[in-house]
Amino acid sequence: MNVCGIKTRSLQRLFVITGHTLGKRAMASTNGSLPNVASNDAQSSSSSKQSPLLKRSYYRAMSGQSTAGIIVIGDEILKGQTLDTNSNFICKKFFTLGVKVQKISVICDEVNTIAEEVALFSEKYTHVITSGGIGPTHDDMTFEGVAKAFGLKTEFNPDLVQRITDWFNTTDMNSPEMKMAKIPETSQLRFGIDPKTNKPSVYPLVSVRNVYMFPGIPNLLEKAFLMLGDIFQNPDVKFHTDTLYIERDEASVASIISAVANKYKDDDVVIGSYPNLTNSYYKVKITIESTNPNKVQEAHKEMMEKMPEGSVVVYDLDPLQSAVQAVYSFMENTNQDDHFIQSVQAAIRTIETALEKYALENICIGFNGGKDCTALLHLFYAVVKKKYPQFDGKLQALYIRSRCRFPEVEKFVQLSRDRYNIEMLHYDGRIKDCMEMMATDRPNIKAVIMGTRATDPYSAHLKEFSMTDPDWPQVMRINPMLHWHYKHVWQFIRQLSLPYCSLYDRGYTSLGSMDNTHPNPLLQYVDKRGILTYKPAYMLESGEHERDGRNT
Ligand SMILES: Cc1cc2nc3c(=O)[nH]c(=O)nc-3n(C[C@H](O)[C@H](O)[C@H](O)COP(=O)(O)OP(=O)(O)OC[C@H]3O[C@@H](n4cnc5c(N)ncnc54)[C@H](O)[C@@H]3O)c2cc1C
Ligand SMILES: NC(=O)C1=CN([C@@H]2O[C@H](COP(=O)(O)OP(=O)(O)OC[C@H]3O[C@@H](n4cnc5c(N)ncnc54)[C@H](O)[C@@H]3O)[C@@H](O)[C@H]2O)C=CC1
Ligand SMILES: [Co+2]
Ligand SMILES: [K+]
Ligand SMILES: [Mg+2]
Repeated sequence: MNVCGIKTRSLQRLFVITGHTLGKRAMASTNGSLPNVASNDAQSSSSSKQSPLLKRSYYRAMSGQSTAGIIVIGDEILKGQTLDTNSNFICKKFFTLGVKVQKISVICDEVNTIAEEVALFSEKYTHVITSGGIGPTHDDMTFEGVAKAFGLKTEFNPDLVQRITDWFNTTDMNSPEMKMAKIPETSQLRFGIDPKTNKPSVYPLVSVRNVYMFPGIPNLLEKAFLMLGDIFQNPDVKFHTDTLYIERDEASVASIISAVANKYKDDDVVIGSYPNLTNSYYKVKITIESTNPNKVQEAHKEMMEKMPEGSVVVYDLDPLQSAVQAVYSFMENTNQDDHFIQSVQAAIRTIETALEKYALENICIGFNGGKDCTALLHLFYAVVKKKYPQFDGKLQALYIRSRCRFPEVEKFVQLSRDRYNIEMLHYDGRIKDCMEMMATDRPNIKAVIMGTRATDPYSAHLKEFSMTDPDWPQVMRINPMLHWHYKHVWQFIRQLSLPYCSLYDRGYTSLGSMDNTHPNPLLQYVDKRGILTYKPAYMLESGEHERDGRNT
């Protein structure tokens, strides 16, 4: 077999398929490139030593597939000082563009290392993305490294020089800024359309051959990719994915997953299995992916049928996205006898009334990470989104931190704040004292929406709208969940796949201070290893015993 011939032909095909217009120069011999680095030259002696593994990616590329490799450049990432988020961003984008990312490499700020990796990646993948190292400092050497990979020189690009002159107000060719204009010869400058100005971007993306050099600053990289990402679009391929969530240990369903994966592997269906030890809803996520949507459907159906009864759970990965639709679907249910439906409808109406009486800036939600206000926050969010679809400001929440709080609660409050885009008003101390402080520095807050239920201590007399007691700072307490039962709260949370504080999965059914709150003894059991364990809070049969784990 003529290895050399195959390589040459497939390489040419590769560049034709992916629309690369390689000039004579780019295809010409790459004198001066690193030793042991394969070049694009058909006559190059290295091609006869080509590993058979390398050939496979050319074949894939030939069959309409477009591949990519990402090189993340930066010492700070290898030292753990910066978490690489850029490769994740690009992987997600490439997936939607029909491009298969085959490798991510993280390397240091070193010219030869960059050159070697770029040369290798450029051979193997349709597109190569580099991230970082294109700034003005001594440790930014991506342009140099990429040039070296191809045996090219770096040179001042007149267009870039002009732009940097204008931007940084300098004509000094030795200035740090000007370094950013010294790029590999034969580079292309690509200008996207800036969505903000509707004009071509001021700063271009530099590319040479199939290598695209992105900045490391995540904002800049993302902006450049959003403007220019379309150049990578593979029109021949669209990936279709289906996801199944399984409520069983991975090992117990592994043989089923493998059987289906095996059956469909020749149909270009790729199946992945991803266990999760902390999710409240599922233990294994199974992804089924193919370029053929019918095959995805077929494999999905087969997987469903083979799984043990009741093991496949309905799980919404992004309940905020569907919040309005999911919450308002309760309003369409006309079952008068279903106490749960009635309770949810009443809560929605109370919040709607609250939004008629109070402007958003006069209202906040009392949020302490508990289950009641977790359900309530979602309801509040959905009703606000429904009433003000254009609103993209922050909802206000009041969080009064108890003396001795669970770190799990603290973490959940923070996650909720970010998830729901909340402005969190924090206070430390006794509730009444904190309310007084709030009255002073937030006089705009006239009403607090609360997750209080009539069965909570001293709450039987409350109405949907009750002013605070006379000896308290005066605000309107709004209680949309007054007539919810314990089990309704869980039914709502679980039905909508809402994230909740992890303590509830460990047997806590009501959360107070860390020094006086314990898991609920009614949920206790001894597991098969003989260890005392607790069932999750939503398994508690009767709400009467909700506070059995609390000393106060
Ligand atoms: C805004 C507000 C006004 C109050 N007004 C009065 C009053 O007029 N008279 C009176 O006797 N008592 C009042 N209280 C105290 C209240 O009655 C309860 O004692 C207190 O909420 C603790 O209730 P719980 O242990 O049942 O906790 P939960 O069941 O967790 O509390 C019920 C709801 O209150 C809100 N909430 C509770 N604790 C906090 C917190 N630390 N930070 C933010 N929100 C929280 C949440 O929305 C929660 O869902 C008020 C409390 C709050 C937060
Ligand atoms: N305006 C523009 O569009 C451009 C501006 N520049 C200039 O260049 C300089 C930055 O060049 P860079 O190549 O970005 O320098 P760089 O490689 O030094 O990275 C800059 C920052 O981004 C972070 N970063 C790098 N890689 C990351 C990753 N994979 N994930 C998450 N964070 C990461 C780094 O920790 C560092 O703080 C700046 O001075 C900027 O103004 C450069 C190119 C384009
Ligand atoms: Co409560
Ligand atoms: K730098
Ligand atoms: Mg760097």
